[in-house]
Amino acid sequence: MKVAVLGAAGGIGQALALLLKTQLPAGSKLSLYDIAPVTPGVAVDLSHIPTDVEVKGFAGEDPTAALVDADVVLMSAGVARKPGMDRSDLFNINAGIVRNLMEKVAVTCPKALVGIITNPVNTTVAIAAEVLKNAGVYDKNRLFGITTLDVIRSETFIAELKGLNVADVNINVIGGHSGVTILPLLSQVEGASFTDEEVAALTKRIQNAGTEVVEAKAGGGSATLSMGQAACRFGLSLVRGLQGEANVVECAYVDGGSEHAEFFAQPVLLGKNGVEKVLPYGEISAFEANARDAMLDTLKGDIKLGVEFVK
Ligand SMILES: NC(=O)c1ccc[n+]([C@@H]2O[C@H](COP(=O)([O-])OP(=O)(O)OC[C@H]3O[C@@H](n4cnc5c(N)ncnc54)[C@H](O)[C@@H]3O)[C@@H](O)[C@H]2O)c1
Ligand SMILES: O=C(O)C[C@H](O)C(=O)O
Repeated sequence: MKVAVLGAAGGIGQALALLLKTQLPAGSKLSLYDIAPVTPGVAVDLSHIPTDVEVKGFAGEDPTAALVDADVVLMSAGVARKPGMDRSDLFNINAGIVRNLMEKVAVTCPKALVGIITNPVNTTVAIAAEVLKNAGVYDKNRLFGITTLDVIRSETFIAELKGLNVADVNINVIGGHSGVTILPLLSQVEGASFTDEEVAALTKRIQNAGTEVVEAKAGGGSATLSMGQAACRFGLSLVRGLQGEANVVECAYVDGGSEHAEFFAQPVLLGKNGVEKVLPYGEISAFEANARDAMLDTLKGDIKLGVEFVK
């Protein structure tokens, strides 16, 4: 199993690479790429950790060498927010980065499962899909926007609020990955009940959690360590699915035939070909149905921006 991380010298990339080096199955290969010249050094550093995962690092303008034979590609290349910015403010720089990297993916490892971390995810995933379509290699089951950070934040905040063991908390987060498009389905959480006030406040906190980190870092970037953990969880789930493990389910932003939008985050069953099955997100409350319907114009606008960028 070979996993490539694009943007591997960055805040997320280095945390993710460390977690993958220590958690990928024995015999895996980890391939690190970034335009930053330090990247081969990051790989040498990681290679001293005694696990049976081979690490190689590549720097420069061309990611091809890192992508050869990749089964999974996790992309965090691009710029991050500073206080006062919205994720959509990253579009001008990150759209081109994602397009250029996806062009290389399309040629070098078109069968790889690709997880996009680079913001604005609602739009960059649509860009990635268009690039793959133009190259004639698009398979909607192999492309994912990684929204796992919204899931792990929800798990953490719910456990804190309700005094639960966080390991017992499970939740679906649907929609997309910015502001009102992030919708945690609190009504479905087993073992916890919430007042209307708690639902409103917790939903808002989860939607604004990225900004909470951006402001706390005061100009030093956005979430990197929690995102490294989230991307590792998702990347390992992709690997477990590829290896034939049963019942591997994660929420992700996919082209899954949703009635709501061309791309929509919801639970998916992962398998040897990526998305094995898009799962229904189940019954939701009136509050959640309103929030879902209210997000759709924003979400569809974000997707359109990505499609038009490539066309
Ligand atoms: N999906 C999510 O939930 C989520 C969470 C946190 C951050 N993000 C996003 O992830 C991205 C990365 O965040 P970060 O904190 O790691 O930023 P960072 O600045 O620390 O790292 C980004 C890395 O990308 C590299 N890079 C830039 N252009 C590149 C290119 N063309 N090819 C290869 N590498 C390139 C940079 O050299 C840098 O090392 C941002 O867009 C951020 O908004 C997404
Ligand atoms: O908020 C950001 O800009 C980064 C990321 O999308 C997050 O949710 O933390």
